[in-house]
Amino acid sequence: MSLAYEEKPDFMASGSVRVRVPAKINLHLGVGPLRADGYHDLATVYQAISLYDDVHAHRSDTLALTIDGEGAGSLPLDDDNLAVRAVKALAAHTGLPAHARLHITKNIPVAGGLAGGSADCAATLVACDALWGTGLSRDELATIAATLGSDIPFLVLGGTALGTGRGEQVNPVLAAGTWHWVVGVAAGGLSTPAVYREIDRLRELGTAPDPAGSPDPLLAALRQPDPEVLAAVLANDLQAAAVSLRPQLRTTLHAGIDEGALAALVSGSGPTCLFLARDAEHANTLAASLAGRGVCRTVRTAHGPVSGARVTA
Ligand SMILES: C[C@](O)(CO)[C@H](O)COP(=O)(O)OP(=O)(O)OC[C@H]1O[C@@H](n2ccc(N)nc2=O)[C@H](O)[C@@H]1O
Ligand SMILES: Nc1ncnc2c1ncn2[C@@H]1O[C@H](COP(=O)(O)OP(=O)(O)OP(=O)(O)O)[C@@H](O)[C@H]1O
Repeated sequence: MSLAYEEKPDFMASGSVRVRVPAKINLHLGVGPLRADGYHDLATVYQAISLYDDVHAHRSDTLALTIDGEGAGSLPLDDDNLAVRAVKALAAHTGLPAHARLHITKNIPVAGGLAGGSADCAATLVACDALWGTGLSRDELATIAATLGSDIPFLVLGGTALGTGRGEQVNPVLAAGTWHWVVGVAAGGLSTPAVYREIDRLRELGTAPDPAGSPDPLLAALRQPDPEVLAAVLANDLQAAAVSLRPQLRTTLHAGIDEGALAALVSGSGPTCLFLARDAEHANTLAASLAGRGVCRTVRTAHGPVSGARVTA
């Protein structure tokens, strides 16, 4: 990934920084065999969509975290929280003390396959970089991000990008327009390692569908404006595993197609389901019909691509 260094204003004077960070979806998620290090090689196409968490970082002489919003009560506030790990990793990298008071407002569903924890981690790296005046480039932040989780470098970058390696090597790709999504959030989450274990198990049994293969057709579909063309090439190798662990997802996916979605697929490791709409108006009517079917805990609309973690104030 190569991005130009961005000049940042001096936030040390005001004493606080706000960062807005999007959720991610995978338009193509090709999963290779299990590697010796416990990860899988991926060929994935990420897109950042307009569901956001906000991280507000204040100067402090200790490290403290509070969270409100969707699913806040279920989240750890200690070193298990990826935002706390981000503060410590940036401090270790720069030699500065790991001091910040963080407040996260969650809007991205937890454990939904939308990378909400990764998003908060990316946002905290960007926020503390600005708050402490460390002035690291996006590339340097992405390198630290890769040590904390596979999806995190993409959330620093945003937009639409090809992810390789275990997903941590990201390169921007061209997307011709804006795509409109309906996001069907399920009750409860799915564990990402459990979903990867399940695809390995299904493959060993010989019952997994054919692998998604090359992302090239998807990359070509992104360079033209017709959503029907994109709909035909969306693919997720983890979908069979998520459906195997949560069979109700099959009903949710079928309900979306019945209601007129151009395509339906599981988001990342699930259980959130994504439905592609023709345009913003179609997304609103599709969301209303799906909500009426009662197959999701909540239904939201979103568009993509949008920027990665960005300072807003
Ligand atoms: C499902 C996706 O969201 C698709 O983008 C990601 O692959 C998951 O990325 P993530 O949540 O950042 O995952 P990490 O925190 O790096 O890894 C969590 C666990 O997921 C599994 N994992 C993750 C990434 C990968 N390429 N292969 C894996 O097998 C491993 O069991 C790993 O221990
Ligand atoms: N700031 C955070 N927000 C959400 N989850 C967090 C956070 N920090 C740590 N976690 C832990 O990470 C787990 C997965 O949460 P997350 O919302 O990132 O899942 P996900 O969307 O399925 O992720 P991915 O798509 O990257 O696999 C949660 O169960 C939670 O305990």
